[in-house]
Amino acid sequence: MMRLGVIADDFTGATDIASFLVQNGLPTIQFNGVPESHDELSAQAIVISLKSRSCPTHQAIDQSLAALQWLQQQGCDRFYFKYCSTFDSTEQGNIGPVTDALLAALGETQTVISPSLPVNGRTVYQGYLFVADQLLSESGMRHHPVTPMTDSNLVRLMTRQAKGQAAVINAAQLDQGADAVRAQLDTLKAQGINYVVLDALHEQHLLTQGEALKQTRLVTGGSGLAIGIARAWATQQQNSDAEHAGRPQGERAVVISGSCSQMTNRQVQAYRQLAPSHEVLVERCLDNAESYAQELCDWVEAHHQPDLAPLLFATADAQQLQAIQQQYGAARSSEAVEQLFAAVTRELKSRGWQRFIVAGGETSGVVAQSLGVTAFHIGPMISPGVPWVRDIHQPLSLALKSGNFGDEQFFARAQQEFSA
Ligand SMILES: Nc1ncnc2c1ncn2[C@@H]1O[C@H](COP(=O)(O)OP(=O)(O)OP(=O)(O)O)[C@@H](O)[C@H]1O
Ligand SMILES: O=C(O)[C@@H](O)C(=O)CO
Repeated sequence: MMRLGVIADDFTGATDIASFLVQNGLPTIQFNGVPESHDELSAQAIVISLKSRSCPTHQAIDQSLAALQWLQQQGCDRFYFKYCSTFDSTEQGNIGPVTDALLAALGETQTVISPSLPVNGRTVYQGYLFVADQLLSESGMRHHPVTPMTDSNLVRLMTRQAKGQAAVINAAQLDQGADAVRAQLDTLKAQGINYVVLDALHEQHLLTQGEALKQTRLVTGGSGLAIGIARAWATQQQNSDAEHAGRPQGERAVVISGSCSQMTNRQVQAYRQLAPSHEVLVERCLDNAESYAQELCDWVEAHHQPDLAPLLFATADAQQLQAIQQQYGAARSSEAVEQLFAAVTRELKSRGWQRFIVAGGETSGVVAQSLGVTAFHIGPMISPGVPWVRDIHQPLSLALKSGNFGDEQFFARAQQEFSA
């Protein structure tokens, strides 16, 4: 049996790809960081989440190579480097240098670059990356505080960051099917092309990619290519209930929102119409986080209900956030909110809470850490890229949502459509 090892450069990005793998037939386990032990694992795909998207490049390379080595020790023989569907990186990397290091470690010279995720509006055409109807470089990503994306051309981006040569297999070539794509990959390899940017405008293109790359040692991309890879593998392996091990369990649920994205603001607003909610105040977090956390846990306990769990939210709109940041400082206020949520979730766990629905990538990372969640089974998908996950060692279930993911009714649907 082939086993896929995925190296993801951030936490919710890892859950995103794991979810697509499961939904398309591959039982999957996810680890936070490179585990220290070697467990006997039955999953067909193993995902490791790193924090290597914007750290210094040499650290990203070291972490990725350590993950590769561990995955090889678990019997993985095919590998997937997962980065953001908006190719979040700087002129220096880290996508290019990590790709080069993984290729070298595997003794390979060629891989593909496939960030497309059409279901979430990311497509690639003639090697240019689009976010909905805008070029990447004209989308909000051009203002990203850490990895501003001011070029949309993936050939140029890769050529600047990595050592080798890049070329495109375009949509028209993908329309010709998997055999044609494989032949084109071989031709480009003979010409010394190391990174082949793959167009994808819709899911059929991703299925064609997956079929063409079934035997490729290393692929790289967003989570969309995982749909193709999993389908190509799952038809061979006949995995019919891959998400079973990750189905949510546990009696008491709470919703924690630490994201200030536009989508999370809408989700919080919608959910507040339905369920008890309590705003988290930054000045109280800064004042005495521990006693404030106890107070908030008491409130959650008093508002426990089985169908629509109480919501704690620090979510603020852009104007409110700006005012808070001016008053207390951006780093200080966000750190205070994160520490508060860490204390709240730790305490709720000790009081018997077992289901946590969390909004925000950083917030999710902090909550997973405070709950001591290091490895989980991936369960059913709530929205594209957001699954329920279940801790391997403790009776805890989590839904961890990237800021911009999910629809307006996400919080309610996470509970009502997936009762424990
Ligand atoms: N009211 C607030 N005032 C100041 N900082 C806040 C407030 N609410 C949340 N934060 C901080 O904002 C940050 C939000 O980051 P997080 O990654 O959780 O969400 P996101 O950026 O929307 O998600 P993603 O990374 O998945 O796109 C966290 O550090 C959080 O603590
Ligand atoms: O690929 C994506 O868009 C997400 O999984 C992600 O990485 C967001 O940070």
